[in-house]
Amino acid sequence: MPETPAPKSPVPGGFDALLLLSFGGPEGPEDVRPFLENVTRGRGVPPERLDDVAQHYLHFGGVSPINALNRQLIADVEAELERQGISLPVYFGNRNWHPMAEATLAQMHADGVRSALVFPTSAWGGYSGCRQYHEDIARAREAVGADAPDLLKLRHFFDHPLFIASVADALTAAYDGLTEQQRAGARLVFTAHSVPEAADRAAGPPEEGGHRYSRQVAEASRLAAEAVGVVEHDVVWQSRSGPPQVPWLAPDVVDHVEALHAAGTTTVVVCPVGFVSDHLEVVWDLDTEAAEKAAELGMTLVRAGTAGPDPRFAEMVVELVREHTSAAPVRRLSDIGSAGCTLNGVPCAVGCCEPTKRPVRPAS
Ligand SMILES: CC1=C(CCC(=O)O)c2cc3nc(cc4[nH]c(cc5[nH]c(cc1n2)c(C)c5CCC(=O)O)c(CCC(=O)O)c4C)C(CCC(=O)O)=C3C
Ligand SMILES: [Fe+2]
Repeated sequence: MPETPAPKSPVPGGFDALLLLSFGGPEGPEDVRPFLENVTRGRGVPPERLDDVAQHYLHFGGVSPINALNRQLIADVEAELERQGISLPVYFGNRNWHPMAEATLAQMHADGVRSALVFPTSAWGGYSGCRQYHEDIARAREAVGADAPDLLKLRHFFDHPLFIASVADALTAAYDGLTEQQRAGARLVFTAHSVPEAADRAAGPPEEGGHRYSRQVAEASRLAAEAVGVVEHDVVWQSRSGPPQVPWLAPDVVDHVEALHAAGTTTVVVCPVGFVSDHLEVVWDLDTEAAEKAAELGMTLVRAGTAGPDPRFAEMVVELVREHTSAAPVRRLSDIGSAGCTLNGVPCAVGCCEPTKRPVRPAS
């Protein structure tokens, strides 16, 4: 009797695919509403905020750049795998828009994939940055059924030397666009996605004391600033949603630009360290809102690129893979808690990054 065929492209360590798992974004005006409903289901985001955000997407023709950027990242990772002689097919799945993780995992199963590594496009711990991706993994496996492929999520990469190098390269390019005089007085400002303060308090295993997300963001910012020889910098937040009475991480980047102006700063370099690619929250909140505020105040604002397109970022993804396939050393630049690596959507630790209670909207 013929044996079961070996999985396609087996690699040492037994993984036969890599899944890039991301957020997803609309690809046309008619996608915008259903996409936003997927994102905010059960999360207590007020409808007024959704109307606002829908306008941001419609301003760009209803197309978020995120899916195209992820497809480019996949092409870069495929090229890097090939360069290193590693044969591993790469799949693409999302939480909130097509290709949805459930459909991709069904395809992987049909292709004979038995176990895969998962690269999430978030460097961070926390509910939104880590645990929700575990939930996506568990949901996709449940949808596929009993013999769904095993999925091992790769770890947080906020302090990986190749991530920091990619952020630093983008910063150097931004500084290169300034005159010497502008450079001398420029304030370096890092931004990441705001989350409710309660979510940040719940980030990490309880014994660590919380705030794993904001501490990782601060540490990645410090490392990137250090890599370009700038000591003074700020860490601020962007893209908050939720009802105004719920506290979120602050200050907001636009408010911060105003505060810097009031303090006499004339030039700002903004680095979206919190995001892997120039997706909608970057091009709207930074390139539109923060840029307009700076222009109104007569300030110079340059926005650094994101880490994703840097060749060293794809190299990092492959190195994270090799931690599991060829015992590559786990390279890190900090000792802040890093986790995220579990099988089949199991949380990183008991009580780690528990979802916090969402405000329920009163019936009207
Ligand atoms: C920590 C974090 C990351 C970084 C980690 C990671 O990258 O995963 C991130 C990424 C992203 N967030 C994105 C878009 C949105 N986030 C929203 C809402 C929310 N994000 C939150 C947090 C985060 N978000 C939270 C706590 C909410 C409130 C609702 C909830 O508790 O879930 C909403 C709803 C409308 C609004 O209120 O803005 C949208 C449309 C896009 C895609 C952009 C595109 O389409 O190009 C990306 C990459
Ligand atoms: Fe978000």
